[in-house]
Amino acid sequence: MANGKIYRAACTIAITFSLLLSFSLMQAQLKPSSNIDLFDVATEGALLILGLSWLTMVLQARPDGNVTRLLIIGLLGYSLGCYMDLLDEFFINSSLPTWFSWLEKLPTPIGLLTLTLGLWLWREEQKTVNEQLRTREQFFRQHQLVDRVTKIYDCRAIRHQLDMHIKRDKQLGLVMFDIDNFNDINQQQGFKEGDILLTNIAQLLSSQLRSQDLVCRYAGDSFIVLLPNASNTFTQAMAKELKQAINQLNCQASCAEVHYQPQTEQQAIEANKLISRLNNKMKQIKLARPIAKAG
Ligand SMILES: Nc1nc2c(ncn2[C@@H]2O[C@H](COP(=O)(O)OP(=O)(O)OP(=O)(O)O)[C@@H](O)[C@H]2O)c(=O)[nH]1
Repeated sequence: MANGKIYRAACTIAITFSLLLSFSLMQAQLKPSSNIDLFDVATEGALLILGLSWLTMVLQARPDGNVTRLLIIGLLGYSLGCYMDLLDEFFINSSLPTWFSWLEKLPTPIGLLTLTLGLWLWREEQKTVNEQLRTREQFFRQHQLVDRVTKIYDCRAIRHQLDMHIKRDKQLGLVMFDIDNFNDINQQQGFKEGDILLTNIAQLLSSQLRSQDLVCRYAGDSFIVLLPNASNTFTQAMAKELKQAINQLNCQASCAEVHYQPQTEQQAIEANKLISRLNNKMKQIKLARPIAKAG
């Protein structure tokens, strides 16, 4: 999600470099077509396409951060090297500017070195995330803090996790979703369909979160998402995005969020108090809804 900015920056850099390169080669002499080695063109073209596809995959799969930036710089360097290699297949070497043959040698090794550093840090980061997930999973399964219908965590799990994060004195965001008129859905489509909708919402929310976030079914038709280390702006953006995602399941949800910043609180807060703030906000939002139907 946070990759939008990086994606735009990466595309701008790549396009600018490619245009500058292509432009500076306008004075160079093209090889006669009989001298172009098609096999070299195909292999170097394939390497360029592979580099760009890895770049796209990284941008889609990774959250914003230093490791992602290293991977992007590495892959951009590698792709630029491949592009220059490909270009020089079409031009007579002696007509190319001298800087080109110098510059041509640089992007690939620098790119590959940066990529290697990025991959190494990614491995370290993944080890930590896996360890955290394993510990959390074990705790919840052992204590059976899992909701029977949706198979995600229940409200006791989120309280436990929330308490842990509050103790660490880190900011966090809490977002609550409450399905609108869920009673009507149960009445019109049956309780079983209602269960399926709850499960789909649970899966949808789980799939949209970062690895450190947690979603639980809080009560009948309401869910809470815990976003550790999240700023207020990030919490609001996530809330908006998840609400839109729920709308795609053909139902509406009311959404309330609270942000916890330890430094701004008068005294340490408990998980229950934070959840009750969230509940109160949700009640106000529900009360402020326009009356949809009459009679
Ligand atoms: N299918 C299904 N329904 C449930 C479950 N638990 C609670 N419910 C239903 O969820 C509904 C919650 O109703 P309300 O709290 O009035 O919520 P609502 O109809 O969404 O009304 P608003 O929140 O004001 O829009 C009730 O009809 C409960 O029977 C469950 O596990 N499965």
